[in-house]
Amino acid sequence: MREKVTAIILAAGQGKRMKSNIQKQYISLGNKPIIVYALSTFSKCKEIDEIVVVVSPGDINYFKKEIIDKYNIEKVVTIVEGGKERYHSVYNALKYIDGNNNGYVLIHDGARPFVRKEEIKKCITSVKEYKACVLGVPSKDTIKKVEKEGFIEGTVDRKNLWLIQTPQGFSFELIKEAYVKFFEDSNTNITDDAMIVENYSDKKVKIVEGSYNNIKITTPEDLIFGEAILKHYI
Ligand SMILES: Nc1ccn([C@@H]2O[C@H](COP(=O)(O)OP(=O)(O)OP(=O)(O)O)[C@@H](O)[C@H]2O)c(=O)n1
Ligand SMILES: C[C@](O)(CO)[C@H](O)COP(=O)(O)O
Repeated sequence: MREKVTAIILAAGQGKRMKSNIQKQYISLGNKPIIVYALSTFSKCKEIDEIVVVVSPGDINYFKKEIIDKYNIEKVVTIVEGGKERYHSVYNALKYIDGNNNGYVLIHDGARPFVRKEEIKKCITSVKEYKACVLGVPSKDTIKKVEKEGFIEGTVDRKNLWLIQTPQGFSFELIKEAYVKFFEDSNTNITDDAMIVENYSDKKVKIVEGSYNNIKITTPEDLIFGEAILKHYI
């Protein structure tokens, strides 16, 4: 029997950088709320067995009616409430999955609507081999380290720099144990799940090359980039 693959789709952020009066995951892109794109792609991917969605406290009923039912999203086994930071939201989903999964989890930002089935499948193949992987793309820009005073301290070698995206895939046991250790520590300088595995386990995280279209909708201009990606690629 093949091991279960659970997708965790995160939709509990406040979207402060978007400066919108509605949470960015509910803003319309094309003719659908942003969150619907990733949910549909994961639910139509036959290698994904189940989906756990994380939403803001108080939003569960709204999400069920206005997103899951309205857009006929399949495979969602539960909707859990998120926490203050992204890592709290992920942990709440992992606690739900606990005891119910000895397979793999793919953690994905609901704010990344353009992930494709091929990328999800590449992550699944990689996580089965390496136990931990992230989607990413090589940096196309030169990246410099800047001092507090606004002067350049140095240039980082671009050959080794990748821009990290989601999904990020892990064996369930590995990510759960790393998250438990992380929460026993007082470190809060964490911006993705791979960092938790890097810092709280011995496992190396494998990079899976993705697409430059898999952007995170973060600031208002990303809505314009998103419309262009929809028009030309989707
Ligand atoms: N407490 C949080 C914070 C983020 N997220 C989710 O994690 C992803 C990360 O994207 P990000 O751009 O950081 O989202 P926000 O936290 O909403 O944005 P901001 O930092 O601008 O407030 C998003 O899908 C967001 O909904 C979450 O589920 N729970
Ligand atoms: C997980 C992530 O999308 C990888 O690029 C990113 O780190 C999320 O970061 P944010 O600080 O929550 O925007």
